Amino acid sequence: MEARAAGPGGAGYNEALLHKTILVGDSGVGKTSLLVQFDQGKFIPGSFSATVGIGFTVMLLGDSGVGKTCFLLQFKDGAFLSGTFIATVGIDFRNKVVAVDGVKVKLQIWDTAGQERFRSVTHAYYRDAQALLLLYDITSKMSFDNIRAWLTEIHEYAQKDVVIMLLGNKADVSSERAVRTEDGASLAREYGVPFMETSAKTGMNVELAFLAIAKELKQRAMQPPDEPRFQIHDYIESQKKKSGCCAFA
Ligand SMILES: Nc1nc2c(ncn2[C@@H]2O[C@H](COP(=O)(O)OP(=O)(O)OP(=O)(O)O)[C@@H](O)[C@H]2O)c(=O)[nH]1
Repeated sequence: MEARAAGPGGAGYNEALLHKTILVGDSGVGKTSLLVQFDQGKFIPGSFSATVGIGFTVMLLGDSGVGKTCFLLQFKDGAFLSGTFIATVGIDFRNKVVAVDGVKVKLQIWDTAGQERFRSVTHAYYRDAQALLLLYDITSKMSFDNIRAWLTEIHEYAQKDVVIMLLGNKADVSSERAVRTEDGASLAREYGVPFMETSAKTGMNVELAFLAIAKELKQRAMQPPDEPRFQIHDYIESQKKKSGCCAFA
């Protein structure tokens, strides 16, 4: 198994010499601080978010091959990684700062391996995540059928109030569609989570997914109690409608 071209910082190394180190341990032991030290060369007391306004950890979950890594790279670099599919090994991470209503929100995004054999590694990270993007591939019925098992796992390992969003990726491949948009929407309704179809290839709804998560997390952290709550479902629906090309159920 080859490791994907990713360490903190991303490209610029010889893939043949790439080694991956996976940090495993209880919540709070310092896994994230260690990575931040490695990535930025400094220790940030309190939390990794101290450098900018606020910061959150978002995790990408879903079967192997649904497009998690491509989804992250599209958001981070605006590029699509086509061609050979190299499965992620263990966990990888990228940071991106987004502006939400004038406040900088740093998202630390964990890209997890979808393959079953890495499952025990990814379990160790669930509790550190404030938000989970759960992806299936609209051309793979199996990846959709497995969403219920993913949600069971999430309920077992993640924080109780974690923000979850269901995403039907590869929406650009309509000729091979195996999961109807209504079925994705109805499963999401059943679990009370927001839903949209996305494409890591064209970038459709990729930024919207992260932005909606950032807005929800920011409002939870900073919103004065007397102000009306941000409604993530309404926000997504209104934004989806705005982009004529990408409106889904
Ligand atoms: N057409 C199309 N292809 C995609 C899209 N997203 C990913 N792919 C392709 O799907 C394959 C798998 O993508 P990855 O991003 O590596 O999948 P993953 O979910 O990270 O897989 P694991 O790392 O094994 O968990 C690659 O060949 C991608 O080029 C998309 O939105 N549209």
